[in-house]
Amino acid sequence: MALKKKGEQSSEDSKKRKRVGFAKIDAGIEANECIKVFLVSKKDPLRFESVAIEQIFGIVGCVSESDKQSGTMMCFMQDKFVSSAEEVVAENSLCVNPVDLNQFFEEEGKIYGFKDLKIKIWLSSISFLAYADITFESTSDGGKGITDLKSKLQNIFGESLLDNREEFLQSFTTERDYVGSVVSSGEVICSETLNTHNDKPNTSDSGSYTIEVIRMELRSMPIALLYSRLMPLAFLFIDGSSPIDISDPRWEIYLVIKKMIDYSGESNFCALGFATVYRFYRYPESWRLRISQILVLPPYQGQGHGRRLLESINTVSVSKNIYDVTAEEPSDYLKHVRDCVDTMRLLSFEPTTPALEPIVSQLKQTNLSKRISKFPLNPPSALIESARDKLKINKKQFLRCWDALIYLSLGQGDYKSMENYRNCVSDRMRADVLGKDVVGTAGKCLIEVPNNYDHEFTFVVFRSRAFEGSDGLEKVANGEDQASQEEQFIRLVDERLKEIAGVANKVSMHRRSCAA
Ligand SMILES: CC(=O)SCCNC(=O)CCNC(=O)[C@H](O)C(C)(C)COP(=O)(O)OP(=O)(O)OC[C@H]1O[C@@H](n2cnc3c(N)ncnc32)[C@H](O)[C@@H]1OP(=O)(O)O
Repeated sequence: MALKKKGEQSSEDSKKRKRVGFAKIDAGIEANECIKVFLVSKKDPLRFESVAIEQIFGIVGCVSESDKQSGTMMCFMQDKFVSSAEEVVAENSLCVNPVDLNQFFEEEGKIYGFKDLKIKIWLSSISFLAYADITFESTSDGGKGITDLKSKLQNIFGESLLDNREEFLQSFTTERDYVGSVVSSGEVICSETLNTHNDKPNTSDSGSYTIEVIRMELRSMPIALLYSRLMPLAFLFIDGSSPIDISDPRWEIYLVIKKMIDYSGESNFCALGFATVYRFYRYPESWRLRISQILVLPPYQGQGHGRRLLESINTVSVSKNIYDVTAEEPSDYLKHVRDCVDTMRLLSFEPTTPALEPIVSQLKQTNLSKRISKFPLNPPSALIESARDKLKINKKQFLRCWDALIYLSLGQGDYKSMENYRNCVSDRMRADVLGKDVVGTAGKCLIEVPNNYDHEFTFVVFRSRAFEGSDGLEKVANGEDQASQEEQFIRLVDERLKEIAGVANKVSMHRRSCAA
């Protein structure tokens, strides 16, 4: 090879050098873009494209020759017949959307070193074991290395991620009774027999199934193992979920189980959702229950199972005379479901109606838009205490439901009382958010922030430097800042009123359907 002196490069060489110097660094692909998760309830048997199988080989594990050749197998998912895994994707009925897969991959949630990467995670809703089907055209280190997919997926799925496709397929048979055998020693908290066709309480024996909520302490071995298989689901579907220490004896789990008798007369058990609950000591001799994770599997959401879980936790808390029940960082939808459940309970709680009457009649009579002193919506403290004592509803949760109870009692057609109600909610929030002295708020800024508690609203109020002179004295807020602060505040009030109306409407619909 001839050595070239400095300054003697041909123009061709310098072009090459430029190309090398500016070679594109691998931009990676976001995990959310290339990973799809499927919940599979039946094998019968599950077919994977042969090309995928070739490529899984060596990454996730080994597959047998017969599996590679089983290209004509058929696949059933959620009782729908489909002829190939690709069609399963197209059917999309059980393709579920995790909250955010990027969070499991460092470097902005990206995977590096793969061309045309596609990852399908098959999750068995029978055994909660998982299998990864990985396909790609080629791998190369484009400056960011080649992501170790196996270890990344194991970080999510742990032991429940199987290397062996055959073992995964077999689990549909070998683990058919897995859930049933684990929950057989649990305590049945609620049981409801429904009709297969319309999900209404069953009136005849045919076409029925039973939904049970079963409570178990997490420390015992078979249930601890089941939970370790369910934990990845919590990671995938609950925003910000973190593992819990199941060796702590104060953890318990509530499982929603569907029990069906199949054509051969055998019972089938299927887990549809779960909630983990921690028992906290409360001085001097009481306990509080805190809902840590609650998940209904995506195909079964919106069918009343979340409500059943919450009601079962409430039943246990009342029967064991727990101090109260709280929830850890509840999502907006969980807050909504919980508000519906507790508002219903409070409606049939005898002391509620007489306590509501004076407030509702004031709201109906007074024109509060011209108010001089503020009219409070506050419930009597004796009622808060009695709801805590008898229903185990904690104060913060009670106040959320109280708003819905007043709204329900007003009747939506009554414009004047609704306007009064809106003003009262707004006054209360203004006092909560900006401090009691509404006039002296110049310089206070309001920002929304995430938090670790289940506050109705999460914000920080601080005094902006823009309002302080060099002498540290407060200056008058300029009109623009005040206007934007007011705008933010009105938005918060509107959001809260929308939440209240959503709960009130659901509850009144539910009452009407119960009465019919
Ligand atoms: C502490 C934490 O874990 S926070 C994270 C919470 N979990 C998640 O976000 C994971 C993903 N989501 C889920 O798993 C579920 O959607 C859950 C657990 C939040 C709720 O469970 P679901 O089974 O979906 O709710 P469920 O079917 O019981 O309730 C659905 C509807 O019935 C309504 N409802 C429930 N009980 C009642 C009642 N007693 N009266 C009237 N309406 C009711 C709800 O308000 C809701 O109404 P909508 O039509 O406005 O949505």
